[in-house]
Amino acid sequence: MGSAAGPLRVLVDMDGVLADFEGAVLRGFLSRFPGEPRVELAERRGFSVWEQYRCLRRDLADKVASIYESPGFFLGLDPIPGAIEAMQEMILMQDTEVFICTSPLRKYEHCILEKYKWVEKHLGPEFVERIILTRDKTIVSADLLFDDKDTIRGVELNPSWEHILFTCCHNKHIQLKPPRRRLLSWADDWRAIVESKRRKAQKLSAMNNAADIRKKLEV
Ligand SMILES: Nc1ncnc2c1ncn2[C@H]1C[C@H](O)[C@@H](COP(=O)(O)O)O1
Ligand SMILES: [Mg+2]
Repeated sequence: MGSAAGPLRVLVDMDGVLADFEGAVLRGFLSRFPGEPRVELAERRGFSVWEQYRCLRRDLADKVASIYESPGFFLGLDPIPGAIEAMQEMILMQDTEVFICTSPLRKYEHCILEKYKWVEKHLGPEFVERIILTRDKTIVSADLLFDDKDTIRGVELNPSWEHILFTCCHNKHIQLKPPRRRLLSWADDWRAIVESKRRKAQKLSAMNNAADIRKKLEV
């Protein structure tokens, strides 16, 4: 939607929002390294699971990375409760464009193909058309981004979207400064967030149109 009135564009992240990355990491770690210390989901702090395991013990970082770099990891992720139903409803909303915006791992061998397969398996081919794969989400133009990463940085210092922090084990302790908003889960009122953003964008567009008309009349 941006400055001109048009459909509201919504980006939805994958890991931690649609697909349960954290649950699968812990289960995989437990089964492959049963004797090693681990970080329970209730103890997770900070986006990077690699960093927290490294703090626990240096060599555990590579061990935990070996879980999510394994073939089959991304395809085997469970959907986050309510995510599939929310996406299916969102894509049918009038004047709304929905895209999945996800970052591949640097070690992308299995991750990229499996993300596509996951979307096809759980959401169907129409959503495969809607995948945006990028290491920099700030350059993607949209109105909203639902994402579990607390801080999203990139080359664009003022991204067009409003970041709605999706609650995940690693970010639930973070106190957001107003006007930042959270979605606690897909059972929370995501529709109200979408509609409030739509109203705001429509208001902004009407104000811009009025300013344009005033400028033309002044000439
Ligand atoms: N919590 C995480 N720790 C480490 N790596 C993660 C975490 N969540 C996702 N990832 C990986 C998997 C993805 O390939 C990229 C970025 O994910 P995104 O959800 O698009 O920010 O990092
Ligand atoms: Mg994520």
